[in-house]
Amino acid sequence: MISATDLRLTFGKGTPLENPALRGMSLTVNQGEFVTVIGSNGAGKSTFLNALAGEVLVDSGQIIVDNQDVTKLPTHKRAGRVARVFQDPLAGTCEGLTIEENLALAIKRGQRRGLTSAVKRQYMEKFKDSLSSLNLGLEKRLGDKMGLLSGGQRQAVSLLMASLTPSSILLLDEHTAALDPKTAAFVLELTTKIIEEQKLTALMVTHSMKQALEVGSRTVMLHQGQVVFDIEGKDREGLEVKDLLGLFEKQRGLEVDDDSLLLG
Ligand SMILES: Nc1ncnc2c1ncn2[C@@H]1O[C@H](COP(=O)(O)OP(=O)(O)OP(=O)(O)O)[C@@H](O)[C@H]1O
Repeated sequence: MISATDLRLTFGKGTPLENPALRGMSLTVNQGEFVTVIGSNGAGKSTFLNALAGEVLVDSGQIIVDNQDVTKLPTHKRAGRVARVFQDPLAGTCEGLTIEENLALAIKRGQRRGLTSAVKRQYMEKFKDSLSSLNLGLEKRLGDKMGLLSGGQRQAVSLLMASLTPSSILLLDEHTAALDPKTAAFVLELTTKIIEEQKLTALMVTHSMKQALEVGSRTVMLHQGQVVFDIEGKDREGLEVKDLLGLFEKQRGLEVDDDSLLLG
């Protein structure tokens, strides 16, 4: 469960470049909920995810993850609770390490101790099983360097890495945006499968309103560092991109000026 209350964060405070990125951002996401997050450029989507992950600390407000106040905790102290997949397929994995080594690092996320050889053998089986489920033949390539994989294969492995250990929340930051349409569709399908099977609590930022409505059970739109609408259940069923646009314009009296939201 995530509970973010009245988050405020200004970059470059007191300088000519002062930029209030979060301006009273509040959102509660229940256990097992899959929320898609949209908003035009600069709306504060990545900053919100960074705040949840501890990459940036908010100026004020409170972040609770599974009943623990993590507001002031740095990233490494949240690592056991927060898993993340980034837009750049290179960002979530170490290209110089093998697939196996990357998976081993992921399974140790948030733990201090090393793995004994018995545990390593046990994990090898788990890695092979998980990789087989991707149907990409990667279970036969455990010794290959991550850098040899395509962007889609890497994102698939990143998703596996993010879900190998039970974390409280999964944050997906436009994780299909750098992929070609076919690969993006595959990674999105895999995302939905992993989230549903493992009943993960997930937030997925996307630039595509269409994608935001296709997956998950709830969609929130950010604008100027706040939630401008939050839609789920019957209100969300059957909604189309034009309806979302209408909602946004009604709420803010503004037109969406970010083409990628409409075209994506
Ligand atoms: N590290 C930083 N230093 C200064 N300003 C920042 C920093 N990170 C983000 N910003 C600014 O904060 C605002 C929100 O940025 P953010 O990246 O969260 O938006 P976004 O909704 O993710 O946009 P996009 O869709 O373009 O990725 C923007 O005006 C951005 O320029």
